Amino acid sequence: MSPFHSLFSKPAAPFVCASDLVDLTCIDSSDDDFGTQFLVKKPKLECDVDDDDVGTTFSNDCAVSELAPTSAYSELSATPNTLMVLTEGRAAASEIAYSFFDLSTTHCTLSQFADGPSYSHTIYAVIACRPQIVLVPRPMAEGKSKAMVAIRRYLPWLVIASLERRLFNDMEGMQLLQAVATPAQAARLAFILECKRYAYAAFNALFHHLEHTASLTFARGGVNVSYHQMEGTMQIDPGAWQDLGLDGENGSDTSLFSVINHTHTKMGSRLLRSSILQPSTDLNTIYARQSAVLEILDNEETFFFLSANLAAIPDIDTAITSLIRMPVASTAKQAGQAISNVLHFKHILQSARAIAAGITFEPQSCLLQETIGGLTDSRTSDLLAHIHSVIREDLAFEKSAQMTRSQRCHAVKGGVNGFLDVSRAIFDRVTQEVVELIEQYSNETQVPIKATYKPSIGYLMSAKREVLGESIPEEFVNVVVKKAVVTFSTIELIKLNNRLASVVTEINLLTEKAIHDVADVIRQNIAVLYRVSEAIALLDMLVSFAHHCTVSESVVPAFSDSINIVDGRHPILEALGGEVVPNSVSTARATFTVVSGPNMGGKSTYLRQIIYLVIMAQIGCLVPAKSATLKVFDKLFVRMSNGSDSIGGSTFLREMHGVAYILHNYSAHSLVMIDELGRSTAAAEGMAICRAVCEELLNSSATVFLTTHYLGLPPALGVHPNCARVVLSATQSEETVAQQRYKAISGAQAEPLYGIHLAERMGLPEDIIRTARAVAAEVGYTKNNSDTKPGGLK
Ligand SMILES: Nc1ncnc2c1ncn2[C@@H]1O[C@H](COP(=O)(O)OP(=O)(O)OP(=O)(O)O)[C@@H](O)[C@H]1O
Repeated sequence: MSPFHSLFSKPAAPFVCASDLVDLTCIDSSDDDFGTQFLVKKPKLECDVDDDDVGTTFSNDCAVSELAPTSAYSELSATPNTLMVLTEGRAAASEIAYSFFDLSTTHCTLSQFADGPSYSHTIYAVIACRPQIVLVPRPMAEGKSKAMVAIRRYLPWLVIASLERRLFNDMEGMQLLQAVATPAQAARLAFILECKRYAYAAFNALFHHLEHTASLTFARGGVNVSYHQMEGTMQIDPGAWQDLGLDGENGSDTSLFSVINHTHTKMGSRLLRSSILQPSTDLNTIYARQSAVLEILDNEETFFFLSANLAAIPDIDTAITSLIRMPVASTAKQAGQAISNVLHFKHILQSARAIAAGITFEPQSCLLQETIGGLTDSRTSDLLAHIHSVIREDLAFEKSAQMTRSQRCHAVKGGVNGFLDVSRAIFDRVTQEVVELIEQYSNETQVPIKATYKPSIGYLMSAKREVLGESIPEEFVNVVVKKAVVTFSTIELIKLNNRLASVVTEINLLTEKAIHDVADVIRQNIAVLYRVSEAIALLDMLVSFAHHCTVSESVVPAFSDSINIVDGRHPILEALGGEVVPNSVSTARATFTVVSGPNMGGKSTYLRQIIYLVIMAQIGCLVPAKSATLKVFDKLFVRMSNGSDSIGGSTFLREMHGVAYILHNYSAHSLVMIDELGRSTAAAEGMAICRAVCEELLNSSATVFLTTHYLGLPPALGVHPNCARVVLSATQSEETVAQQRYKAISGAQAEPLYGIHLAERMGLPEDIIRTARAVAAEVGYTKNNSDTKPGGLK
């Protein structure tokens, strides 16, 4: 669990000053680890802004302040080591800008956009980034900013702190960005951000905070900065994130991400996850990915080569982070890390070129051509040649601590530094003495003794307990018995370890001096490494899409202005094994579909299947169906009846909150999925609200699917020419329930009462079932007439 979990589980996070709240410092977690973490202190509560105060900016003051602590959306876990600076424009139009920074990958994203009165873009941006903490200008935090009210209302668990207004300086931000971004990015961003002064202001505040408050320093010209175009991606509403569990953030193996994730690298998996959370709305991007996947599938040899070899590529982004945040080496540990960085990049560049060489066909797809271009960029070979001018070419990549130490010691070619050569000879001799000493103990005790290595101690000896017996020789010290193995040392061995430690310190410092220039050249060419990283990420994701077609029969989706899926299959049910009943979907004649059917009939599954196929299609993946035509949606809204219940508050309030969010934000190009609306209040009221919401949505061009148990609702809505009806399992009789389940039938159908039948099968006592049937008959429900009751209620 994240050490900061407690901060995020607070029901409503207070506003606090960033300087009070955070010491964003870095702790190197281990010698060879690139991991760093933001240290976050517990917020001080004295800077709290009064909740009521915030609530009063809404016209329906009372309702809002009551609702504020119980949002419609429960807490989403934050991405570790991330920070977002958010600001808003002062003009009448709500202009929002943010700057988001991920310390693990040193990737900074900027965006600026105009938002509507409900601030859906802003909420979506915060949710998509899931920052550990959000920093805003103090007046925004303390005043009556409508954006803040919306954020606190929908995301009450978010940790928000304030920064001095003066830090949000766009001119300084512009200069800073030109200095810290890679030169190519700086040039591109100067063009994109020409009129986006708030994005510059957010960037300035972010970097000022990182470098001055958190005392992090970044190599100039080395930070990966990109601009996020809000318009290019589908907005997935907060309800969908939690109800669908799209990205498997809790390691769930029933998320869309885990089912279609066949990536081999960290970069590929990150790209896939972010693609699922932000599917593209750009048809060119989607088509480009589709043709690249098809080409990979057509070239089996390359497909198998890539599947087998991509895994060898380490996490390039964290390696870059370590390099550009590398302090001037002053300690042996830092010097050791610096050597490892250079060795890492040698390995990365070599592997990237090997991957490109393994693509044996001439790709027609522009995306594949670009990807290969990224891997074979002539600057990668120049960089490699530079590294090999100092580092031994034959050095392979090692992972074990012992081998890493030895590799660092032998990294630099002989003859580069005389002192280094002497120290290395000492290192080899003392290591040989360790081997001989352990052999000697083995001979003396007549027990097979093995050498083990621990980075913090050095060499130790170990033997099987049963072979060593109870009488451990007196000269063995630091004896530890763990299950069947005994580990120990001797004074002689400890002395050798000490000698090794001091000679390694010397070697690391000398080696670091020898490779210092090489590290500088790598840093100056960091843009090449970003390009390699992006190319590997994309290639890995495309190979993963191709892989998915080999485990699930899929088709290339086409796009038009309506959905037409023939025999689509639910990808997660399919991955779980067992039989999946394929179902077709069409919105060609009506954009509003009301889905009904018995309990356990497969209604929610039908909705989920559509959502998953839409997302898969918009990320460029093939979809599990016989044929599929989809529409590009700009927003996805989901309210599932079995969604997350982890937040407090009334079920009805949450439901209404979620539906209000949809009604305020949907557009003609949105996909709206609502499962059993109105279920959590009195039937008459629930039905009335549900129908009113449907009438509103029916008058729009949004694509809507709504499931319901209100038997009178489908016929009532059916009078609209824009409304289609689908019934799950409608044609089956009670006796054939098992055989015909889950089949979606289009058109008006009589719906027998399976609820009572199902209750009977679940073991409710006979007399209860008898009474239930009698009550149903009394209120007018019989097996075959339920459709005839307008409104479905007495
Ligand atoms: N197309 C399908 N193929 C195979 N199994 C399915 C299919 N649809 C549904 N199921 C199975 O039936 C179960 C119940 O489906 P689902 O929850 O979608 O029913 P429902 O109609 O929404 O039920 P309720 O109205 O009681 O909420 C699912 O968990 C799944 O295991």
